[in-house]
Amino acid sequence: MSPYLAFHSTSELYGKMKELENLWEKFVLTNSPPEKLRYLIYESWKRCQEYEVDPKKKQSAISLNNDQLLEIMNHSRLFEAAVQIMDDLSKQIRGTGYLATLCDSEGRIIYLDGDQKVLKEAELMNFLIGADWSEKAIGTNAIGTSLATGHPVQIFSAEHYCQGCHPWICSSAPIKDPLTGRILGVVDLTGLSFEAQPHTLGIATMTANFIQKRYKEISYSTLQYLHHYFTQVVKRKNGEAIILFDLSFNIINGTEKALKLLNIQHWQQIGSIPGIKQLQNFLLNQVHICKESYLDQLKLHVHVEEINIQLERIGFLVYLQPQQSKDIVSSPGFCYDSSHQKWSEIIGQSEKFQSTIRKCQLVAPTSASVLITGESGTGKERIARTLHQTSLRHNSPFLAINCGSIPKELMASELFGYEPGTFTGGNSRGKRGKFEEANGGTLFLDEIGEMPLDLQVHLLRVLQEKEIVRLGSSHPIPVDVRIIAATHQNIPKLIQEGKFRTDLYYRLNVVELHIPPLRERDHDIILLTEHFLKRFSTKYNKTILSIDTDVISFFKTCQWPGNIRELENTIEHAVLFCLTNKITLSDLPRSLLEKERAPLLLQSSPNNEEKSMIIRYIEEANGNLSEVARRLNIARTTLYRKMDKYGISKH
Ligand SMILES: Nc1ncnc2c1ncn2[C@@H]1O[C@H](COP(=O)(O)OP(=O)(O)OP(=O)(O)O)[C@@H](O)[C@H]1O
Repeated sequence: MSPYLAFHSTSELYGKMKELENLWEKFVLTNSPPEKLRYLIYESWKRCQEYEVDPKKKQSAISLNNDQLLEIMNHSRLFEAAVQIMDDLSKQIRGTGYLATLCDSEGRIIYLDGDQKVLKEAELMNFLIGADWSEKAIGTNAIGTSLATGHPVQIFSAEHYCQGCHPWICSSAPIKDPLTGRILGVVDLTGLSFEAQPHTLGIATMTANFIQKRYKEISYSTLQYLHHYFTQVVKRKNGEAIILFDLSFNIINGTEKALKLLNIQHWQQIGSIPGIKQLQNFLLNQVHICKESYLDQLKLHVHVEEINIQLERIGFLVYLQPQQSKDIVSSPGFCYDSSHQKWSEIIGQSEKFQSTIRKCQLVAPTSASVLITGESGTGKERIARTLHQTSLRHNSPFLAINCGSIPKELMASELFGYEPGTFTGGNSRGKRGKFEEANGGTLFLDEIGEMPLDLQVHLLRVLQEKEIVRLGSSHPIPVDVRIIAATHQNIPKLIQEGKFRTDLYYRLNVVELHIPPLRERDHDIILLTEHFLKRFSTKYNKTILSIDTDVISFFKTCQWPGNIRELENTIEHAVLFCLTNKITLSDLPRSLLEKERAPLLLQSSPNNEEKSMIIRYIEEANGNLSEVARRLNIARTTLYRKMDKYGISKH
């Protein structure tokens, strides 16, 4: 028996195939140890027997569904490090009759490229993306055997344990985490046996080395960040049972309390806990829709917080609790997602709005500062509240402060508080500011564009240092507050005008969420109308069953400068004044009808009527064309165009 990892000659390939076929048959039929078989192959065959793999098997099984594959492609660091290198490798081997694959640490194919003709043939044995090529799934093969041994290996023809793979030769090299030595996955090159080349294994090994190097570069900085993040959290949540996972579900760190709960002495022992796989599966499959679960094998309730850098997920914090809280149903693996429900209460299906909501859901669990932009009444505060309610801070306060409505002189003391005796007439015991009151929670700074410049400097300091100093004191107080700011103004323009600090803008605008105005959310107008109709019918105890189609058409043409708030008020008014069970145009507030009437009339008027209406308006406004355009609710340029068309002069 020879210990070689690869074939060293391409001569006599057919003879070698025949010889191996005989050895395989003898082993499968009589179980006798085959002479002349490479030792590592014999070891692997024995493992396959233990796993009770069927030697007559023709195909492997697909074990990753599309969602799981997408999850891996979007979030696996191995995939991130490897994809460019694998693309290059695929280009290099084009036309050589080979396929290039990347597999994860369980032998599942997550990248596959190469000759189309060969691909078609390989499909017969399910050599496909998502398929499981571990030894347990499909016997001795380069992917599975290199994972099992931790070495590069070439498997030729009937060295494969399963008959379906006998026409093939495959060469694989493991990719190891340079920091921990753990196997992350495998690079593989597969072709038909009569195309066998010993140097294919060299190419696979070199490719694996490149990927390892790239992986190291990426993971080192991420790891540092994860450790730093963990230390910060543990400082705040002293005494809690917390485990830190990286994106590949490896445990990076954990608290003493977590060790105790899991009943182990060192983190190296974690792999021996049966329930840990259940937790890792939960992280892989559920976590994007559900943050809480009761894991029956661990007998623990877990709460998961994702760790992100600029919306990119890099790890997880898992909080363990020995008993599930009362409001969680105790069936095993039960998963509830109040956050999902909270977001579904926000009405709006238009694509623009939904894309904002998707961004919200990603950013909610993080502590990143958020700047919400959008016209008045579009729902900025509503979104800010939901961001808070669906964050880990939801048990701590959400405080809103409108920077536009507080007198400038009072704003500093409102935000930062003051010591006793600072102001004549102030509270003799001093006062906590909003930052202290919101500690652990979220502070919503509405109309941030109205904040005076001198206060902007203080706010920036608080965001940077994470501590405040009360007025009249020099003693800093640490605060942990997430800031969500909102504005209807154009902040870059304010910066140009010298009214807003650039550095504060960048601090606040880690994530910008823009809420589109109602007039750009055509279908949402109907959804919101129905929603408010239900709400106010219940509130005023009325049985209003429907709304006239004229009203809906009218709503769709309205400009809604006050957005959702204006629509909400309109429906409330209509419900109050409606005397039948159907809302019609006559139930709407007159102010709205008048404001929107002019352009509507213009749209529906025959030319003559439109012409005389414009003349009448010009006369009434004494030739003030800006006033005419405003009253007709059309742009001035449109008015000029129409005057030109009808030959109307200003006089
Ligand atoms: N998507 C939505 N679904 C249901 N109701 C909504 C939605 N968005 C906003 N609202 C409701 O519309 C009203 C206005 O929302 P909100 O106060 O959040 O707007 P805003 O943008 O903060 O306004 P402003 O700029 O004037 O401060 C509130 O009553 C809110 O509950």
